[in-house]
Amino acid sequence: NNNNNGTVPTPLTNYLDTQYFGEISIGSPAQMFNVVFDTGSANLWVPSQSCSPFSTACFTHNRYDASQSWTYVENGTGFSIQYASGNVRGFLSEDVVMVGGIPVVQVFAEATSLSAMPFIFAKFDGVLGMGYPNVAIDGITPVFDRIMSQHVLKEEVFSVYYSRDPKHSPGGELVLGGTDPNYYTGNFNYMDTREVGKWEVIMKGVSVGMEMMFCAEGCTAVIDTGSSYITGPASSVSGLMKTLGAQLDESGYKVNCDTVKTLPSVTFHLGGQEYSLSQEDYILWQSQIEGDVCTVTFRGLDVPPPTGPIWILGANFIARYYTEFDRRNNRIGFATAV
Ligand SMILES: COCCCC[C@@](O)(c1ccccc1-c1ccccc1)[C@@H]1CCCN(C(=O)[C@H]2C[C@@H](N)[C@@H](O)C2)C1
Repeated sequence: NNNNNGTVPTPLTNYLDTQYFGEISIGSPAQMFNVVFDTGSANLWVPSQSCSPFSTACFTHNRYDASQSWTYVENGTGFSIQYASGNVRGFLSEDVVMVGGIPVVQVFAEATSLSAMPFIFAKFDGVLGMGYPNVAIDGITPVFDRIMSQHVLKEEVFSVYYSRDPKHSPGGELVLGGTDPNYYTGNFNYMDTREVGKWEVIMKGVSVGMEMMFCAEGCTAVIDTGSSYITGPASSVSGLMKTLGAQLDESGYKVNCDTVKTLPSVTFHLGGQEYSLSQEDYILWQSQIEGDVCTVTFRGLDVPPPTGPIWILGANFIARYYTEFDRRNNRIGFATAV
C-alpha cells in the first residue's frame, strides 16, 4: 500500500519467537516470497527454480522462476554467502522487487544450493539484507538504498517491531521511512553507530542483577534483526549462565522452569541508557509432553578479531526495545516496545 505519508509498513510473521519474516514479491507477474529482513547482512537472495534436486532445503521453499517473469534481466555472476551456520550459493539475476508496495529494479541472488542445516528449519524462503552497501557481497546496491534513491520515504530510516508471543497478531512490523507509534511508548534514545557502515554500537557493559559482569571496559554490540537470540563471547556467556544456574545441552542453555521467577534481569548499557531484559524476555518457555522446557535465549559465539569479540543483540532484545535504524544520521534508536 503506497500510503502517501512516506512511511510503508510490512507486517511480519513470528514463528515461535525465533524466526520473524515478511512477504515481498519478485518478478512480473509477482512471485511471492517470505524473507527475513536482516540488518546483519546486505544482500537479497531467494531459492531458485533451477536449484539442484539434491538441495532439500531448496525444494521445501518457494522458488523464483525467471522464465515466468517478463521483467527478468539475466546476470549470471556467481554468488555465495556464509552465515554463522549455514551457507548459500547461486548466481545473480535482476528483476522488479516489491517491498511494502514499493517497486525497485534489484540485483539479487537465485540460490541454487542451500545447506540443509539450518535451512530445512527455515519457515521463510530467503533473506533481504538491510545492512549498509559496504557489507554487500559482489558490491550490489542493497534494496533499502535503491528505495532511498527514489525519494519516496518521509525519512531515510526503517524500524522494526517483533512481537513477544507467537499468538499475537501481527507477529511484527517493518516500517520503511519512519516508526509506528502503535508499537512503542515513551521517547527514543539514540546512539551513533560505532562506525559508518555497520548496524553496531559501542556497549559500555553487561550487568546481571545489580552487578556489572561483562564488557566493563567497553565492547561492540551488533543490533541484528536477523538473529534469533543474543550472543556474546563464549567465556562471558558461560559465566552468565553459571550465575543463572543454566546447563548447556545440545540445543542450548536450559534452566529448571521452577527457578525462572527468581532469575535476575540482564542489563545492557548502551548510549548512556540501561536496557534490561527480565526473565520473561530472555527465557523461551515451551510446554512439551515430557514437561516444560525453559531455554535461555543467549548463545556463546566467538567472532574472531578484528570484527570480534562482539555481542549480538537479536530478536529477543528487539522484541523488548522497538528499534529504529537511521541511515540519514547513522544512528540507532530504542524505545520501549508495547
Ligand atoms: C529474527 O529471525 C531470525 C531468522 C532466523 C535466523 C537463524 O536462527 C535461522 C534459523 C533457522 C533457519 C535459518 C536461519 C537463518 C540462517 C541464515 C540466514 C538467515 C536465517 C540463524 C541460524 C544460524 C545463525 N544465525 C545467523 O548467522 C544469522 C545472523 C543474521 N545476521 C543472518 O545474517 C544470519 C541465525
